[in-house]
Parts: sequence; C-alpha cells; structure tokens
Amino acid sequence: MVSMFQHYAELLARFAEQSHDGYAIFSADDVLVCANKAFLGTFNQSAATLLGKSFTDIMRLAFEEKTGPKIETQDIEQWLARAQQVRRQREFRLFEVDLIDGRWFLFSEQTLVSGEILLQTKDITKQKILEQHLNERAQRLNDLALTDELTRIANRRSFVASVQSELNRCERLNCQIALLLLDIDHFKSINDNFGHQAGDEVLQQLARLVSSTLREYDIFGRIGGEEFGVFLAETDQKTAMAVAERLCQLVAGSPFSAAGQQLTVTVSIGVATGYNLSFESLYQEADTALYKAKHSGRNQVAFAAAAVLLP
Ligand SMILES: Nc1nc2c(ncn2[C@@H]2O[C@H](COP(=O)(O)OP(=O)(O)OP(=O)(O)O)[C@@H](O)[C@H]2O)c(=O)[nH]1
Repeated sequence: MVSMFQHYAELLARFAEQSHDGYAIFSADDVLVCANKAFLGTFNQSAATLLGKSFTDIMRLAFEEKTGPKIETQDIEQWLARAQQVRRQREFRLFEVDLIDGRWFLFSEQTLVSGEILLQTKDITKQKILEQHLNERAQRLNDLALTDELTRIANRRSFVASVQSELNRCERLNCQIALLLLDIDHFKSINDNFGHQAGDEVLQQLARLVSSTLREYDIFGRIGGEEFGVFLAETDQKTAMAVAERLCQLVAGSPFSAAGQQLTVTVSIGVATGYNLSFESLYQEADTALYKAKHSGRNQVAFAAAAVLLP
C-alpha cells in the first residue's frame, strides 16, 4: 500500500515537472524550496539560481536583472514591503502578472496554516491578447456610436448626454448655463450649386473651425444636418453672447473651400441662457432665438429672452 502511494506521489511529481503550468513551494520562512521548469521559466532563471533564495531576494533579482515579472516601481524595497503585506493574508489568492517579455500569467497562491505557500502559474498570454483586441474593438464601437461620422465631433446622442450631465452638475452648483445653436445659412444652395460632396466638406471645415476656438470643457456637437450645438457651463448671458458673436464673425471671415472653389459661409446663432433648465427647454429657447436670427437676415446672433425655470 505504502509503495503504491509512493508510486503515485512520484508520478504526481513527474507530471508537475513536465507540466506547462508552473509549480513552486515557498517554505514558512519564505524560501523557494522547490519549483518546476515552467515556474523557473517565468523568471527566466535556472533552478541553481533561484532555489534556496527568499521571495524578496528573487524579486530583487528580477527587478535588478529586468527579467521575469514586470516590477514597475522606483523603490523596490517599498514595493517588496507592500507585497509582503498581502502575502499569507489569505488562504487563497488569484492574481495576474505580466512579464517583461510580454507574456501574461495567472498566479494562484495557496497558503497553509503552517505558512508554506504553493504557487501555481498558468500562461494566459493568448487570452490577454484576445481581451485587449476585444477592449479595443469595444472602444472603437463606442467611439463610433458617439461620434458623428462626417465631422468627427460628438453626434446628437453624445452631445445631449454630455449636456445632460453638465446640467445636473450646474444645477447642484446653481450656476448659469448657455446653449448656442449654430445653423449654416442657405446651406441648401451650397449643395445645389456645388454638389452634396462640397456641402459635406463645408460641414467638416465648420466643425474643425469651431472646435479649434472653443475651450476644452465646452461641449460641441452636430445636432443634425447643418445644425450644431455649443454648450457653455458656468456662463452668463453677456459671455454667451460674446462667444456667439465671436463665432459668427469667425465663420464669416474664414475662407471655406469646397469642390476646388473658395466659398463664403455664414451662420446664424440662437443663444439661450438660464439656471436649472432641462435640456428640452434650453433647446427650445435657443431654437426660438435661432429662428429670430434667421428671420432678421441671417449671419447674426439672437438671444432668447425668457429662460424657463424648472419648478
Ligand atoms: N451635404 C450635406 N447636406 C446636408 C447634410 N445634412 C443636411 N443637409 C442639407 O442641408 C440642407 C438644409 O436646408 P434648409 O433646411 O432649407 O436650410 P438652409 O438652406 O441652410 O436655409 P436656412 O437655414 O434657412 O438659412 C438640405 O438641403 C439638406 O439636404 C449633410 O450631411 N451633408
């Protein structure tokens, strides 16, 4: 019976030695007492170098020789002190480790009551690469869902979402807000005279021009067709009007080129300001003002007088 158990124990040891997963045991006083080939491979070191060394010495060596686990720190002693704080604190721990050579490993750490640790490592590089691709793809899809394809600025959905969140913040701070609605004048005639492609180029140039003049925290988006929105947080009527005037003059004074021709483009801008407004009422106010600007001759700014206060 004893010899049969001994046989299986030896078999287990042989499997462990040949396994692609790494196995290692640290003694209660944290010395590496045994490790298979795969484990030594994660450190890129030989058994002669690592066996008999303490955990801290092994990690110091990895840090100094820049081999094995990536240790991102300026101060290895501080890093080791932090690592020691989590070691042996739980009976079982699972954590991911990335190596300097680009591979990733899943480490499982099993601690006995008597203090010995069994470490098992599994190569998860393929899964991590797949995960990275999926994350990048999700990010790209997210960007696509939030970005207007033609102008590369925020689309209506993302513009409204960003404005909503700013409206909530401004409501908490009780600060004034402003919305500017910009609409290209006689845009239909640009399309009719120079073609739809030229119209697209004008939309792209306008988006670039406006983006380049706004502050980093202003919210700019294409609401639809030839209509754009600019949301300014913590902005009073006087400032909002000044920004709108500046934009109106900037557009009228900037050369646009489409279909190989130089064009003059103008915009009409409706401005609404107020406190504690919903997006819908703010938009309605700005739209009324925009209508006023259009009907007063275009290439100008108009203000919506009454700002509606929410109950
Ligand atoms: N090229 C291009 N044209 C677009 C796009 N979206 C909307 N349009 C065109 O924009 C034009 C808007 O025309 P209108 O609403 O009559 O407005 P307008 O000609 O600018 O006149 P006013 O706004 O009154 O000054 C329509 O001809 C739409 O087809 C787009 O993405 N690309």
